[in-house]
Amino acid sequence: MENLIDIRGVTHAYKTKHGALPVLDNLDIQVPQGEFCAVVGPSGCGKSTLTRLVAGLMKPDQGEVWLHGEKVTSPRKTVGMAFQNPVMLEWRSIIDNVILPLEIVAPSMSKAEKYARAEHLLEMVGLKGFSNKRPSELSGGMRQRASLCRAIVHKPDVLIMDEPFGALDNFTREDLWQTMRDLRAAEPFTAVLITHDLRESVFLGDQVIVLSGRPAHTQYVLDVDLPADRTIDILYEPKAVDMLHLLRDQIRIAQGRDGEVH
Ligand SMILES: Nc1ncnc2c1ncn2[C@@H]1O[C@H](COP(=O)(O)OP(=O)(O)OP(=O)(O)O)[C@@H](O)[C@H]1O
Repeated sequence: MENLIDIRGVTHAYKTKHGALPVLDNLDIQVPQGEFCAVVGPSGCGKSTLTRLVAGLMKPDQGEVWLHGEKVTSPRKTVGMAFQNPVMLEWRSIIDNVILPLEIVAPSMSKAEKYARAEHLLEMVGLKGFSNKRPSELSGGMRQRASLCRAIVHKPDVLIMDEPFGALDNFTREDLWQTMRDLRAAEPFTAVLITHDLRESVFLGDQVIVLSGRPAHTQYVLDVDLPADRTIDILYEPKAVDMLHLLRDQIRIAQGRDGEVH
């Protein structure tokens, strides 16, 4: 299978007033077309920096980022992004927020077509009937659902998510995981998900990449060999529990606390 995302030997340091801060060190990540890649790692190891590089918002000091066989050298329109705190324009209705990427990527598409596409997605994520509400009229979970619709409305090559469910309570978060699973089945996309939640990484990922402490390299790659139509219950089954233990151990190593008693 073609690697839709190919990160080769990426090394990057931020220039700060105290000197260079090395953040990524010879990082390699490959994500085949249609796969969901979850990235976990210690706090501050460089996960968000990685998303900026994939989206073309920054250039690495060394190494290359390739998307769909093209070297990323500038911001890409064919990337969808979702963050922990979705930025929604309060003066626009939910549906007008969702169609924003289409206004940029598909200016010739008729308004009726844009609305039809957005309505379809909003219905899929359980927001039928909320299209004309303002963002502040929705709960945090509902706004995040709308933000996921906005991130994929233009059928991006790759969906990049940085802790999108991080601010939600546990039950809402699990609901959103299932929504994400269903969206993916209906609208296949390639995804990179940054998360601090190991259960989330196993539930959603085809592979989980554990980054080392800063400067980050790929420390471990877990192949999540579970069925695509997994339910939350699977997280309590021995195979998934073993994966969670293994990831926990890897995070401990990444934090430099191998062998410590907790
Ligand atoms: N624009 C910047 N200029 C200077 N330093 C930066 C910049 N952006 C991030 N950093 C620093 O680089 C390091 C990595 O940041 P990054 O946000 O990529 O890590 P992260 O793994 O996403 O963190 P967290 O897990 O806490 O969300 C941090 O020490 C951060 O303070």
